[in-house]
Amino acid sequence: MTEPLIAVQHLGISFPNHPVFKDLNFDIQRGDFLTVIGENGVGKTTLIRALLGLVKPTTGQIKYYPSRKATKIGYVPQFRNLDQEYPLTIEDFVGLNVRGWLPWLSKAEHQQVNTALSVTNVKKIKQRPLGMASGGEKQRAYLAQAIVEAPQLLILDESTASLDNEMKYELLDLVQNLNQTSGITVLFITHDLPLAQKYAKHYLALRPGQQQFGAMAGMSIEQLKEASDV
Ligand SMILES: Nc1ncnc2c1ncn2[C@@H]1O[C@H](COP(=O)(O)OP(=O)(O)OP(=O)(O)O)[C@@H](O)[C@H]1O
Repeated sequence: MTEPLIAVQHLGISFPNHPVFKDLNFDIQRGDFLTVIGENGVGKTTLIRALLGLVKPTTGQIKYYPSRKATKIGYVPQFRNLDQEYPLTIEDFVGLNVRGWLPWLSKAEHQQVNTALSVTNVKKIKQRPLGMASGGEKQRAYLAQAIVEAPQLLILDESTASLDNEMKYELLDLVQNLNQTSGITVLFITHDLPLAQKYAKHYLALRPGQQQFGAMAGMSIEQLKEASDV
């Protein structure tokens, strides 16, 4: 068995008077496309926050290989419609995530931004103010910002919710392409079972006090529904 990117071992998280997880166990393998499904309030966001180190496990642990520091994580939030007045261009917005120590970007950093703009298909409109872009373009700009530093793990946090069908598939086609060509590991949180079934290699179905983890191949929508209660 090869070493995973992340191993979640006997994870328990409790808020005062509210246990969210008890003994949650799964591995995220390098290059995997894992979907996390489950009803509202079951703990999907809490799990992401724990993976990002923003919530401390009450019990158990999250292990990163080789280390948390070496595991860069990119994050694409749920689609939010920005104000039309939002002034940054798409290129500037993507550049915000490049952590150079100069106040301006070096040539290599510009190249990094250009690559991210290219692979997410927003290079042609990089001078457009982000506030004026369409919903799908905005979400692709968020994706570009999330991958500009070449993370090992890309988290999509209900990023397709409130996009129309065509834009959902367009975004996930891009993510699948990144997963297949650059080997980036994907964690996709969603309520959209057909989308999860089409793109994910593994699934983690969360239900209160229960978990089911497995390969997506051969799973029907009905089986996913049953496992996740969505
Ligand atoms: N900081 C906190 N303090 C107390 N309770 C919290 C806190 N954060 C989350 N919870 C509770 O923990 C449970 C899990 O919340 P979480 O946001 O992780 O669910 P979710 O599966 O992401 O839901 P949704 O699909 O609605 O976004 C909920 O009952 C929520 O109210």
